[in-house]
Amino acid sequence: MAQRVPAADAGARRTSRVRVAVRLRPCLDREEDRTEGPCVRGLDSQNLEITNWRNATETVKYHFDAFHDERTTQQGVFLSSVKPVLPHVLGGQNASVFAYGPTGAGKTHTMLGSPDHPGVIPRAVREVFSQVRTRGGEPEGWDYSVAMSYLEIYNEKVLDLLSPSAQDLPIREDKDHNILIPGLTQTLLQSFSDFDRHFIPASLNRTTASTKLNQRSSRSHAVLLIKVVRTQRAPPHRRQTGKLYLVDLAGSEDNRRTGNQGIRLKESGAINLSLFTLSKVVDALNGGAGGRVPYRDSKLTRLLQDSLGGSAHAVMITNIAPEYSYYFDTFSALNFAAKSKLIVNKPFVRETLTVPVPQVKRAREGPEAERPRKRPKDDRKQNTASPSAAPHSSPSELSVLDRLIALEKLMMGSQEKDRQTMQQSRKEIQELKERQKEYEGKALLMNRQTGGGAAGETSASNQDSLFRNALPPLQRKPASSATTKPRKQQAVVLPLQVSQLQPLQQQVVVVKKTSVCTKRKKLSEQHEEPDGKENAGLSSWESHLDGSLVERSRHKIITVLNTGTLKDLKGLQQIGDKKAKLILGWREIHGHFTKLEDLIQIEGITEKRFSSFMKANLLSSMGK
Ligand SMILES: Nc1ncnc2c1ncn2[C@@H]1O[C@H](COP(=O)(O)OP(=O)(O)OP(=O)(O)O)[C@@H](O)[C@H]1O
Repeated sequence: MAQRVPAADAGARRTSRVRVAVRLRPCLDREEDRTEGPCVRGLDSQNLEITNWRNATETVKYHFDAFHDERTTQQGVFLSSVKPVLPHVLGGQNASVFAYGPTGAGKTHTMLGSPDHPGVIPRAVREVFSQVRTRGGEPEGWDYSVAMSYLEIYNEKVLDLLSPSAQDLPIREDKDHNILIPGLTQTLLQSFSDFDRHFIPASLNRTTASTKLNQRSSRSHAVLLIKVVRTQRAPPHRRQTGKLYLVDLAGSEDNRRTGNQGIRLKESGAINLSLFTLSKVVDALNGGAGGRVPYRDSKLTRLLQDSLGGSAHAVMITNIAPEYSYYFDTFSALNFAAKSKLIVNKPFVRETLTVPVPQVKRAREGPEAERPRKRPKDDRKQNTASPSAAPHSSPSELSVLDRLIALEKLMMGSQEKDRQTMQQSRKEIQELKERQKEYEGKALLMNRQTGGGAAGETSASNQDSLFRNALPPLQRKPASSATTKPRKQQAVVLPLQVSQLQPLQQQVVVVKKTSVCTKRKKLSEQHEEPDGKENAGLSSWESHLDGSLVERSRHKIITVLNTGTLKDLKGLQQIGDKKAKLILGWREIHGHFTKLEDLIQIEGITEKRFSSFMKANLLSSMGK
């Protein structure tokens, strides 16, 4: 019977942290990207910094297991981040390497590469064969066999890339918590050239398409599974199975930028949803034991269950791009990578004894386990076993996807609706202006009565000297023509607050006045309070109001934003039907608004509009 044996190479340490590497790709050949300079840069082989959009005078520093700058070769990435995990696979443990990051940031380049610059996948497989040859030659050793499977997760369907068909394969878990895909083709390999022969045509089966951001954008998550089974030549003929997952994730997408519509938009909804679930899984794992980890909420996380907080040695290569147009995606990807670093896996060896071989139902190990249409009993049981384990394609999951897609469509097609409601809106705006004047008058009166003073000056950070580095400040140069604005964030990971980042060894670095994100800079300079608390949207008029009243009103507004229904949201000043829906959509993707200023991340809410929104709503809620 299959059993778990503590990993011999783990020693006293039975856990393995997810190793996180970040790879920065070179600037692509667009004129304005080149002239603007990068928004992120490496400091050394483990540290990097990115300009902070919340305060343009600062940069945020990150520390990872490895940082590969734009000059790092494919060989360099492989040797430092991937090769070290391969011996575990030959020793019967699971390992996974996955490339994460926004669309166009270089995931496929890293994993697959090109004939001239082969990536992690061909290099890893070649290395597996090389190690098998070396170890297989040892006289008292083991016999090895290597097999491959290759699949993609496209629109939440698991599709076999070695035997393409439209059949959505099920994902199962056996009683030893091995993740299995019954029906998935498994091809035995004798050599690397054997692998090449099967892999190259299968890669062409992967779903790709041209988007505005990437001519050959991966529309699916591709998972290559290399299974190494080794059997001891001498008694007791132990047999161990190690699996290596090599995963090229589809990129998180902002559809206002990709220009996706129709089928591309639907694909994008599925991609973003699965990456959002990945983010939730990471959050749940970081939250400690006890809480439910939502592995089953997407096929991707179900498949990676072994690799995240499970039994594998995992390496995540986060790909990022240097251009300002990628700024928010880069920031999100770095924050996601930083929290993934905290996950601890528990590797073990999967071992069976091959002698004696009883004629009983064998554990679902080895090639037999994944034969087509043999549905293991445990799997059937598993679907009903735990009440907390939701069936995979639950209606709620589908409705979330539908809602996401509908919201994205709404964003794309909102212009028509706008035209229809324009007259109505004009009338409302007029009424609002009058009401606002009235409230401003009230506020001035209150100010005279309370004798309120002016807002304090911006405080200087005492961290300046602590984190100053020798490099010149990260500076955005003016772009030659149409400057690329950092996109508003729509990626799946909510940026952490700077204060949250610090325990992760990330520090805010104050650099000398930079000209990056000029719009943001104006905002932060204008609104930063003496205690350093961000307070975008506050104007001098607000500082004249009673502080506790303001605080209470802000609390009321954020409560409506976080818990309000569509109707409640529309009850806020300056929030119409479209914005209310966008707010609901944002909540769906990102969770709660941690502060009112997060509203700037909503489509169409500029800093100016936010400021006017705050004015109208603060005064309105005080007037009630
Ligand atoms: N390190 C690098 N050196 C040179 N070119 C690179 C590098 N990384 C990426 N590129 C180029 O950038 C472009 C986009 O890269 P790639 O297709 O790998 O992105 P991706 O993250 O896989 O995108 P998607 O999620 O849309 O599939 C490609 O033309 C690729 O060749």
